[in-house]
Amino acid sequence: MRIKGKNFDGEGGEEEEQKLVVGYALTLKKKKSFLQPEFERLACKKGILFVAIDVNLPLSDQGPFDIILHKLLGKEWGDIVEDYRQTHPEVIVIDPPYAIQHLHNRQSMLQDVVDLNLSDFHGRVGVPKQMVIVKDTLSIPDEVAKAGLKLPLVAKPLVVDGSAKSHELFLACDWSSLSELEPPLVLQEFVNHDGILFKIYIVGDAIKVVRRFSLSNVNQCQLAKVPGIFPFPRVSSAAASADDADLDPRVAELPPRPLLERLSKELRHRLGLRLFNIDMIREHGTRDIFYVIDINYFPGYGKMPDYEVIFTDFLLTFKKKKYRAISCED
Ligand SMILES: Nc1ncnc2c1ncn2[C@@H]1O[C@H](COP(=O)(O)OP(=O)(O)OP(=O)(O)O)[C@@H](O)[C@H]1O
Ligand SMILES: O=P(O)(O)O[C@H]1[C@H](OP(=O)(O)O)[C@@H](OP(=O)(O)O)[C@@H](O)[C@@H](O)[C@@H]1OP(=O)(O)O
Ligand SMILES: [Mg+2]
Ligand SMILES: [Mg+2]
Repeated sequence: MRIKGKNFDGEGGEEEEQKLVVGYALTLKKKKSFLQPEFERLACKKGILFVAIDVNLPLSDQGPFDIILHKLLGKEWGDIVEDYRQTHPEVIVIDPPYAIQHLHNRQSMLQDVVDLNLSDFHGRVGVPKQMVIVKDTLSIPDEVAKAGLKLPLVAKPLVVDGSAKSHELFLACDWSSLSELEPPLVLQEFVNHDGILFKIYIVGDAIKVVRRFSLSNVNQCQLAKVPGIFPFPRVSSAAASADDADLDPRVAELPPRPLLERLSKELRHRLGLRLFNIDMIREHGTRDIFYVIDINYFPGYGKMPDYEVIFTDFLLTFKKKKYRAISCED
């Protein structure tokens, strides 16, 4: 690449220290949590240079880049990246906007898990029963009863657009309160999971799992006593780490590694994405029945243990591929 260390004159002179130039388009919040100084230092030592993309300037006038990382909102940005992908096939754009878009809807984000039908491979992975409500709040209780969903239900905004509102969730404990909810939304059966959630981070081929505290089990008796809908703030955020907690080993036990490898490999291919995480829970009273409840694009990797090394290695795989391609052409 072009932003250099030393030059190679092609005639036995000094070998150029090729830099891998990674352009990034991230919100300020994301930049701060992702591009931490230690990560940037390690990456730099390994020949990776991060360059901020100016979204107010044409993308083609910037760079040149070897890789582009991006997570910004809006169709306009998606179109710019898609257009760039078409016109700059030599640049590795991580990831395609249309594939990211698939995760912006809480119904489509789980469809590949359903299609995968992972039912007998070191355990079973499904998604909770759910339905989409687009409009007409008064008929929600009837529609939900007709669909055969059981209380309690988790109500989630249908669209995940990065706004705080798209993370405002409610636990609905009786039928009549359902009409107070604001569509479009997804109603998902609440699955008792002993208050522990597994966050499975994917970075290309690498997988890292952490435990987070989550909502406690709800029994029928509690349900009868507390009708209504209850907002719950971001229960399984990084502050809710349960990795060092003293847990019942049956609850703490991570999902089997072969199952996670199969699931993440399949999802990487089906979703066409390399950077995402999966929220998974184990059904109370079982050892190997799991549910995927959420998938997030380019999550908060800064909170993933060893993310600096994992991400650096991930980016370097593209450097190797690039050189392989060049030497094949020769
Ligand atoms: N079906 C469910 N059964 C049990 N608990 C659930 C269910 N759905 C969500 N939860 C709980 O609510 C939390 C938030 O739900 P979810 O992950 O779908 O929301 P989100 O706003 O997309 O979260 P994130 O911050 O990970 O993007 C989960 O981490 C889990 O603790
Ligand atoms: O804010 P954090 O660093 O925690 O990252 C969160 C990220 O917000 P950001 O993209 O603004 O960083 C969220 O993205 P949006 O849905 O809001 O787009 C979503 O991916 C969460 O799941 C991430 O939390 P995690 O799952 O990793 O705990
Ligand atoms: Mg989640
Ligand atoms: Mg989410």
